[in-house]
This record gives sequence, structure tokens and C-alpha cells, in this order.
Amino acid sequence: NACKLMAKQKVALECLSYHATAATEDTVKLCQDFIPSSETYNLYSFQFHDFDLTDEDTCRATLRMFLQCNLVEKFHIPYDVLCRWTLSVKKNYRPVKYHNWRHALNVAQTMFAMLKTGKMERFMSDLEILGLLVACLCHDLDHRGTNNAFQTKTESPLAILYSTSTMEHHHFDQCVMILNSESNNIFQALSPCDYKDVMRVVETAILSTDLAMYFKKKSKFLDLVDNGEFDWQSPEKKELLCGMMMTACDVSAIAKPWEVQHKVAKLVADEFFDQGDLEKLQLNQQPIAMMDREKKDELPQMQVGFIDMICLPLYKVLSETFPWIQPLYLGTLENRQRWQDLAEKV
Ligand SMILES: CCCOc1ccc(S(=O)(=O)N2CCN(C)CC2)cc1-c1nc(CC)cc(=O)[nH]1
Ligand SMILES: [Zn+2]
Repeated sequence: NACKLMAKQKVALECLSYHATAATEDTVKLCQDFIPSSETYNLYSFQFHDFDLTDEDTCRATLRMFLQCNLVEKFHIPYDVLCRWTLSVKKNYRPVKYHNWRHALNVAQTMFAMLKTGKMERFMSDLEILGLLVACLCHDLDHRGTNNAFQTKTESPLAILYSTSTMEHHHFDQCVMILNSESNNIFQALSPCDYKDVMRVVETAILSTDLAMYFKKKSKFLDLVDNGEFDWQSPEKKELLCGMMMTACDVSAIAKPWEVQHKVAKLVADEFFDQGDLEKLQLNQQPIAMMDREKKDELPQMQVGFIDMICLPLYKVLSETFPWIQPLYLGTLENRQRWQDLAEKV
């Protein structure tokens, strides 16, 4: 009957989350590890990259960011739970070329640098800081290296579950699944009210990483800034600001030193080209230029377009209100020149 079916589904889900969460020995090891300082990992810098970090380093760097923001203390997060949760999050990223655990770590580190070096933490409550860091680390969970359009075109189960922001809803789902898994709930000590609030911050932040939503968000944000808005404390203005910060972190590879940006752009391109191959072979469709490896010569020009359409307007309006994040704007400008030079060479 229905009850038995529900019970079976519940057991199946628990079994799924059991395999999806961290192994005990890995958790014990991370728990005992020495955690180097933020400076050792260069976490305060907008020029941070993960190329020299081992997988263990990426977990220690994650713990360092939580410790540096005093989140373990403020929200009574049991340290072993934080270790297990970190490893479970890392385990639920697939080894795709770009949207993998390393991307999530880089996005979280940019958020950390915006809050600390960019001095934006003064506009955020402790709960929002906790929610934003968790959202960055979880924002692309279980990404398959294919975008929302691909889910829709292939009528994938995810597109049937969510017709809009398909992947972003799945990323949030995965985040909830991990928190609901045995001894993985870093929010376990929060009051029911704080729990509701932090989950709302995490959900809004993860859903706001759908670039299709960015353009709507940007015009609303621009209206506020143009009207000389500076009180970001009202709930809807705060949600809008957090959404803009999430996009700023999500695309922040565009602002990194040229060698870093050039390497990361190749990872992005390779993942896009893999989807283009799938569309040609599996769907017998011609992919858009961005995903067509036959058109890789157009890549520098596309990066200039990406910078002009999405990145520069975003970093410009954010750095006008929060001047200390200007390195993101200047870094993007420098890379625009590099991509422009390559575009003219072809
Ligand atoms: C590097 C390979 C080419 O990469 C791009 C090509 C075109 C555009 S686009 O702005 O024209 N636009 C974006 C919205 N799509 C719906 C339509 C196409 C963006 C990128 C790009 N995206 C990311 C974010 C994943 C990172 C990055 O470095 N570059
Ligand atoms: Zn992302």
C-alpha cells in the first residue's frame, strides 16, 4: 500500500545519502588535520587560485574559511560534523572539466575575499555570512557538465522535475540531501527560526546563480543604486544584493591574473565543447557557437562579449557601492584587453 511504498522510498533515499556522504576514516583524518592559516592559502586575495592545492588542501582551506569567520563558534557547529559535511559536499561534485569541486571552492573563496578584503561583511549578519559560504560551496552540486537548455532538450528527469532554473533547483536539492544525512547537518544547533532563515538565504543564493535570472536582477539592482540606495537591510534589497554577490563570485575566474583566467577558460570551453559533441551525436543538432569545437577560433571574441554583457556591468555597479571590491573590476578590464588582442590576431 501507499505507506509501505513511502517507507521503501525513504529507505532508498537514506541508502542513497549514505553512499553520497563522506567515509568515516576520511572524516576522522580531516578532523585531526592541522588547518593552515588564511595567509598560507592566500584566501584573502582576489588573485587566489587552486592549481597548487591537493584535494586535502581544498578541504582544509574550506575549514579555514569557516574558522576565520568564527562560524563554528557562533553557530555551535560540531567540528566533526563540519568535517564530514565538507567531505560530503566535495564527494557530490562530479569530475566534469569545469563545474566541479574546484570551481565551488574558488567561488566560496571569492565570497570570503569579498566579505573580508572587500569589507562587505559589515553589511551582512552572521547568519547571512554562513548561508552565503554554504551556498557558494553547494551552488553547483552534482553538475553533469551540461546546461539547463540541454536538460530541457533531452527531457532529462531534472527538466521534468523543474521546468525553470533546472540545474539550480537540483543543486539546492543536493544541498538539502547532504544536510539531512546522518551527522552532516552543520545547522543542527540553530534555532528553528534561524534554521528557516539560513535555509532561505542558501536557497535564494543558489537559485540566483542561474545566469538567465541575472539580467532581471541587474536592472532591479541598478534602479536601487541609481536612486542613491544605500540601506541594504530590507529583506528584498538584501536578497537582491546577495544574488548579485553570488553571480560576482560565480564568474570571478574572469577577473583572475591572465595565466589563471586563460587556463580556466580552457576548462570552461572543453566542458562546453563536450556538450556540443553530445548535441551533435545524441540529438543530431547543431550546437550554439559557444559549444561548437569547430568554432573555437571565435572563443576570444565570445569572452569579450561575456565580459561586456555580464561581468563588467556587474563589477562596475558593485564596486561603485562597495569600492574595496574594485580589484574584480580592474582584473576583468585587464583580461578584456588580453582577449581583445587574441580576437584581433585570429
Ligand atoms: C570560455 C568558453 C566560452 O565561454 C563563453 C562564451 C560565451 C558566453 S556569453 O556571455 O556570450 N553567453 C553566456 C550566456 N549563455 C546563455 C549564452 C552565451 C559566455 C562564456 C563564458 N561563460 C562562463 C560561465 C560558465 C565563463 C567563461 O569564462 N565564459
Ligand atoms: Zn558555478
